[in-house]
Amino acid sequence: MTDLDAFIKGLPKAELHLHIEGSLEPELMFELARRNGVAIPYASVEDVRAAYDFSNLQDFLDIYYAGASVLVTRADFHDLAMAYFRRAAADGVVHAEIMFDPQTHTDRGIAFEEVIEGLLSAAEEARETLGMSVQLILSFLRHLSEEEAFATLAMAEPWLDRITAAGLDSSEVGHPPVKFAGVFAAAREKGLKITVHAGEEGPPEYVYQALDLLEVDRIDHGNRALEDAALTQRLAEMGMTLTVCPLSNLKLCVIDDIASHPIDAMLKAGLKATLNADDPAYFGGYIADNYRAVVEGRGLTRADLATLARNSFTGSFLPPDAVARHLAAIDAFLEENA
Ligand code: HPA
Ligand SMILES: [Zn+2]
Repeated sequence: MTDLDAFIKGLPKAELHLHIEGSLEPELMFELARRNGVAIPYASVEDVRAAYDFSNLQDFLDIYYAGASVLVTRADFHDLAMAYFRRAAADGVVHAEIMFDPQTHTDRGIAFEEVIEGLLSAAEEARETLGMSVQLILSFLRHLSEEEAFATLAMAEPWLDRITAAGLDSSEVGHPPVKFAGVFAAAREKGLKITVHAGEEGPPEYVYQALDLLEVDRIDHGNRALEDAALTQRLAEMGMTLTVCPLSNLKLCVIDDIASHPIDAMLKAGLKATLNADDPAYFGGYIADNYRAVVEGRGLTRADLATLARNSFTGSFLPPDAVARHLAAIDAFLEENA
């Protein structure tokens, strides 16, 4: 392990943008397909990996939803999440706010209870065995209707005390935040935080809608806000956290190469950027790989990485005392590794 890897893995951090279904590694996909007798269109792990060649978000989503078909029982969701928690802990993640897409499963006849109880039991095991705090973000699929999002929110009712936030993901272009203004108002009424994908492929207007119509607590991705100077300044001044995913942006061709990622421009503009893996099994890297990519690709310094790690806690949905504890742990780590 290089000095840089040791620094990155030792630096305490939170992961705020991670689709738990996007952490389904091909090996586990095969094991669950066998366990559940689900046919998948791949002959080997190598075939699966060879299929992970995307030129845009939709290419990825088509394969991502097919991959999720092997997830059937609460034990499957537990095993999926625990595999991610162990992998994240090895990258220095001490707090994870994970997104899950209930409709991907309920629309296949899997009960909402199977999904949520599997994730909750894994969160408990991560707390006990890894010392990791976990929060859940229930994401609505934006290529479906607001009415279907309301139905999903209703299914979640018995577990809302154990769900921290509502999110919005899937195909962005053509499905602007305004389409879901009603269900996010209802989610906020129920005490949920709000964080939505905006400005990944969608225009700056989608980021404005997320701010003004959904009154978000966080923006997922947010890259295209940089096309609008006034919006960039507004986001910086309000301290809005952006959950940026460099390797996702590269793999989905949001950028041509990591050397052109705007992460340093974001920091220079005063934006509260964080680094995240998004869908690590599909995008070829977990959170530490994203930290390393911005050092190698954009020349970010260890001080920059510390800023990104601090942002991951101040932009998290943790209570202030927990945030303070994690910031102090970063300071102690930097002291020891000065
Ligand atoms: N963007 C939109 N929807 C998604 C993503 C993403 O990166 N990952 C899983 N669903
Ligand atoms: Zn995402």
